[in-house]
Amino acid sequence: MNMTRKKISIIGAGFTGATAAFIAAQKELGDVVLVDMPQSEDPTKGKALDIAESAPVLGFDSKVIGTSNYEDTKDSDVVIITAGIARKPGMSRDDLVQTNQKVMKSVTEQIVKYSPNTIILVLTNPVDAMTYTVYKASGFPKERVIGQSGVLDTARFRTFVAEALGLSVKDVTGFVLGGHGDTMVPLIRYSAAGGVPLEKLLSQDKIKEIVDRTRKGGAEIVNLLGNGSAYYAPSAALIEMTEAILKDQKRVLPSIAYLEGEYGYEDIYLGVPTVLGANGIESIIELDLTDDEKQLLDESVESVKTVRDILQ
Ligand SMILES: NC(=O)c1ccc[n+]([C@@H]2O[C@H](COP(=O)([O-])OP(=O)(O)OC[C@H]3O[C@@H](n4cnc5c(N)ncnc54)[C@H](O)[C@@H]3O)[C@@H](O)[C@H]2O)c1
Ligand SMILES: O=C(O)C[C@H](O)C(=O)O
Repeated sequence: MNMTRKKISIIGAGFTGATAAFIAAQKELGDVVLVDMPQSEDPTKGKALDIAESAPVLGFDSKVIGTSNYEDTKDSDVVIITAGIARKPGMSRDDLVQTNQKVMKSVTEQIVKYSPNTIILVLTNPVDAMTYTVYKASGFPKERVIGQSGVLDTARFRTFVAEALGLSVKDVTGFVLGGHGDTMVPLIRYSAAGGVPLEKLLSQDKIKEIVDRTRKGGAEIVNLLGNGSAYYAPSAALIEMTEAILKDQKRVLPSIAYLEGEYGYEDIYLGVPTVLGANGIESIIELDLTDDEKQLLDESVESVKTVRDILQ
């Protein structure tokens, strides 16, 4: 691989990992190393080769390889973790905690060994707790361990709002705070279409319906798919965050960040607005919240803490 180019390693070559590899390669963000377990090495190589063979048609120069050997991830600029199990209909994300916690510990050890200076992006669920696990297992500074939920949850919210208004998704903005679960907090006061506050454009009933659908957005896809969870939008979200870091864009995006007093919370990974750049999370933006919004965020924190507190 050409070492002057950026390198993105993706651990877990399932639905989200392979889709993220495809988007990252197409956007020429860097060369991509797709990693899975030794028993899945051939399918992993197959997915990487298939993506590589789309390059002449789509016109990109990124190299893509599949492997189970962590030496191939050496000196990655960004490592994305999607390894582990996904939920099935009837399960909550929190049901995955025992299995995925073990996976986080083992993959983090390998990531740190070969890329001690990298920035880690965690997708695996329950993602607030899994990001906390990776932070503790890596020994990395907090700004270099980041979880993905808010870009996806906000994208869902923006999709539903644009659909309700018959407007372009590009002109709808929003912010979803809190844990990646049914208690997430879409902030209506900070949401707009073409700069016009949402509350002027939609009835309270319609807004409530959109908030409920956003909160249950993951389960809606799980129920439709029947055997697995969402992967196109989650992968797009991961790659938006990866691009912000690799290109030092200073994007204002929601990330799962380690809080040390921000919003009044300590020792917890939670979805908040952040600035993403070359150093990872470069700052956390503290929005003014009303009493009602703060109460909703408190409830979300309680639910994230319940999972965090059973981590070993
Ligand atoms: N945070 C979010 O917004 C979000 C969104 C979508 C999915 N997810 C989560 O991401 C995870 C992956 O989802 P998916 O749809 O890609 O699942 P998937 O089952 O398609 O892929 C997971 C992959 O991880 C691999 N794996 C398991 N243990 C491993 C290990 N120790 N080392 C390397 N690879 C290992 C599996 O072999 C599999 O290929 C799930 O936990 C899911 O809930 C989170
Ligand atoms: O819902 C899931 O289990 C996967 C993911 O967290 C999602 O929101 O799509």
